[in-house]
Amino acid sequence: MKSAKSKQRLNEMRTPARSKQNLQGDRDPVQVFCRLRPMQRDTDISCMKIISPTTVLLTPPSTALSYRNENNKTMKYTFKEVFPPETAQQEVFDKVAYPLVEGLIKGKSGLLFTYGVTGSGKTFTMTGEPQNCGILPRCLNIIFKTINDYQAHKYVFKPDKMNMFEIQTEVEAMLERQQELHKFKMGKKNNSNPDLAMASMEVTKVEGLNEDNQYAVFVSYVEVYNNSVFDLLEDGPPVSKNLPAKIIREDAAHNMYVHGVTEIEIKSAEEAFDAFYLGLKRKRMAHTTLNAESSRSHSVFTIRLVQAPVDEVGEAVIQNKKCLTISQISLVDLAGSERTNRTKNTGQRLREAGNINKSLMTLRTCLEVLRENQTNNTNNMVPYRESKITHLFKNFFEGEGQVRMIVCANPRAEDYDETLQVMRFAEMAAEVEVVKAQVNDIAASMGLVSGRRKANRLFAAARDNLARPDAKDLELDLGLVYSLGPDFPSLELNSSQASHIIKELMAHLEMRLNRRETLKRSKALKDERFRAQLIEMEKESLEVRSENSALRGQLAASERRIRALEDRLTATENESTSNKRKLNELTEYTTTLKRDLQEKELQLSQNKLEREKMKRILERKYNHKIAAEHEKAKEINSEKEKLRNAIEDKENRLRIIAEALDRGDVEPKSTGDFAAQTSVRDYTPGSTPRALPAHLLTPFSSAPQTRETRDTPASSRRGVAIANPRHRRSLSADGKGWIEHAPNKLVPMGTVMKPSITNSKHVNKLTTIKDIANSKASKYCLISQEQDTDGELETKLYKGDVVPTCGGGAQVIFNDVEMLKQFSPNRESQRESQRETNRSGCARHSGKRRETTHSPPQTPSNTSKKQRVDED
Ligand SMILES: Nc1ncnc2c1ncn2[C@@H]1O[C@H](COP(=O)(O)OP(=O)(O)OP(=O)(O)O)[C@@H](O)[C@H]1O
Repeated sequence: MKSAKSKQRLNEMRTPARSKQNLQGDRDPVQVFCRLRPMQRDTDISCMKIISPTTVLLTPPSTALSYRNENNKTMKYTFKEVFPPETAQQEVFDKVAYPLVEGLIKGKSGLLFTYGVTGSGKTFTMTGEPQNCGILPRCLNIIFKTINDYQAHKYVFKPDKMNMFEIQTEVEAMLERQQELHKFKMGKKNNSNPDLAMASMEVTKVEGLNEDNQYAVFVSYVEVYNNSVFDLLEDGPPVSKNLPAKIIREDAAHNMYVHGVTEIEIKSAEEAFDAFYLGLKRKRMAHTTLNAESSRSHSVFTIRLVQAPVDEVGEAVIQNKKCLTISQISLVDLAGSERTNRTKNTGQRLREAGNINKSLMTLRTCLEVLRENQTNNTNNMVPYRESKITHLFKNFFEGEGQVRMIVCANPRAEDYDETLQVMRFAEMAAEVEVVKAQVNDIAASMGLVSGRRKANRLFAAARDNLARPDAKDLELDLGLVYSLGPDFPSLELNSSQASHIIKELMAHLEMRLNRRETLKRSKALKDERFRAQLIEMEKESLEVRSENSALRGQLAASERRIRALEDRLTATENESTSNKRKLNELTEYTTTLKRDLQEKELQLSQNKLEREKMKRILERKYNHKIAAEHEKAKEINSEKEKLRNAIEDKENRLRIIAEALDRGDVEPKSTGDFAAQTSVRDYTPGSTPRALPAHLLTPFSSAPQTRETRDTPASSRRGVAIANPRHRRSLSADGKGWIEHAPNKLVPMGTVMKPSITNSKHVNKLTTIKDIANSKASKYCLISQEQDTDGELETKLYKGDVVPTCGGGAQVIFNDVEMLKQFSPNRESQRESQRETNRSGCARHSGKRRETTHSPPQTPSNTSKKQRVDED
């Protein structure tokens, strides 16, 4: 258990051996950086871990081929710096490429290449993407930003096709420019990618530019595909397939170069991008399983900076080839190493992969041999020539320059086996050393002082200023020329008679001494004047300073005021905005209310219209009803009239009968006859009249009746049954429904005169109008019982018709009153005497009552408002 753990820890801590050799001061190791790309999927498992800014751990996953062979070792790899996946392009540029650009400006060459498994981010690091550009565009941008004001005119420096440059005169250069302008007019292709905004990037200048030099930038772009070199900027067909292969040669300075490669002189970053994108279009890319846009070749973009010092007056470039300084940066995007069984490539892709792997292998072998030679001080042949790419790099490793490498890695576990190889290569490359570049200051060796160019510019500016009209009044010192005179005469003493030479020399020296004295005096005078001017200026300066500080105070106060005003303005604006918002809300609210109001008004007017319509309908309806009521009332009145006539007729008849009876013409035959008579007398408007005996219907004689004759029949009717149910009259004989409104405890009358109200609805109290209006009854009878002044029971029946009203209610039109009285037998005698007294006035009424033992029912009949009292 213990051994397994300690073994694991040991493996983790095991770092590949580094060269123990002390680096000499004139050599630099190849600087190797590592950049991890972000994982594509969340499900990917990482096999790499950054444990410090310079170290990563590589742990083999169980799926790796080398899992068993390597004994499950976790390896630690150290780099100059490790960039985690989230590192920005700018940071990578600043740390890796910026020092190379600095070197380039100072005349030192550099090589930067990206190395890694396919799809690990080499092209992303070197070229980048639109809006997120990589090292190459950033290099171009910063170079042009730095040298912009110090560029030589185009074609002053001209490639000589042998990797060197010629210097042309201004006239020659101008002629070539004119020719180019002519060509340009004939048609120039624009290759730049409009999506890219690299030129607009914010960049800072590189420090250390020699301002006394003139500069020119040349770019070339080649690709090494299937171990052949192709010029990507060559004029010709746009597809690189048809381009002729180039050969690699060694120039006079033992530098390797692509013979006949197109070198374009570039004057701005935009032009450089143009050239770059022309080449990029031709570069061989293909879709593979592991990368949608996989580079199938190694590409080398070279930026050469040519610089030459300006002459002593700081105007033109010194026309001497030896004065040229040529430095270059080669940016190499290597094709990705790939395991063919993983990529599943076939045919052309497989051949490409084979060549890519072979050239990378050669690179690796070269570096290994180089390292061995450096470490062991041996001189084994480095097989540069085995591959074009190593052949081209030869001068970087054997000559002078900085070499930097970015190892790109995809940390996912699937790439482990290839990543392991890449890490081993990186580890080995970091042990190779390159000789430091030395820079000679050519101008200094020629005795040229620095600042010439600046002085020349200032002089030109001053000369221009003198031509300005406002410079007329300037006081110019055009006096003494501060020189001690002409050069010394020849001092060579070549004969013994050369005393004149000594004399000449003495005279020259005296003249110089005199001149020196004059100059001294002039200088002292000028010094004095200058001092006075200085004092004056100092005074002025003091005044200006105090004025300035006062103005500053004022300015500060004004600024404070402005700030306060701005604050107020902001607050007011805010308030105004909020008020506007409120106003808008209120306006909206008002609009809503107005709309509601309009709707309501519309609704109201509609309702009003409907009501008026309804009113008109109801008016029409009620007018009809009223007319009908009038008709009905008329009918009723005529009916009443008829009835009254009939009653009067009957009364007349009855009177005739009574008179006849009094006279003794008619003898009552039985109680039944009497009942028939009674029945006739009992006729009420609501009941059906019963037939009278035929002899009673004969016209009565018109003989006058006496009181005696009228009294006689009364005595003869004594003993007639008063409570025979057969003779009970009915108020509902007309078949209409009645509302019988009577108290609950009516005193039973038990006489034939008591009305029998069938088909009736009994109510003892009228609580609502519905009791009358909603019932089907068309007749109404109100029954009341009370004692009269004699203490007799008096029953009154008020009868009427129920008539519906237009408002939905009902009204009762009373048209009859019946009054029934019952007399107590023991009070008969008192009444008898009273009747006796009244007999003279009303014999017909009292006669019957005296003879009745039971109080006979009164059957008063009243039509409408007239009360009809029974003659009894
Ligand atoms: N650091 C990174 N950040 C974001 N995306 C990245 C990064 N590195 C790589 N990529 C993305 O991964 C993909 C593959 O990258 P790239 O083409 O640069 O790989 P490569 O190493 O050049 O592959 P090949 O060798 O096949 O040409 C690209 O879509 C790229 O945008």
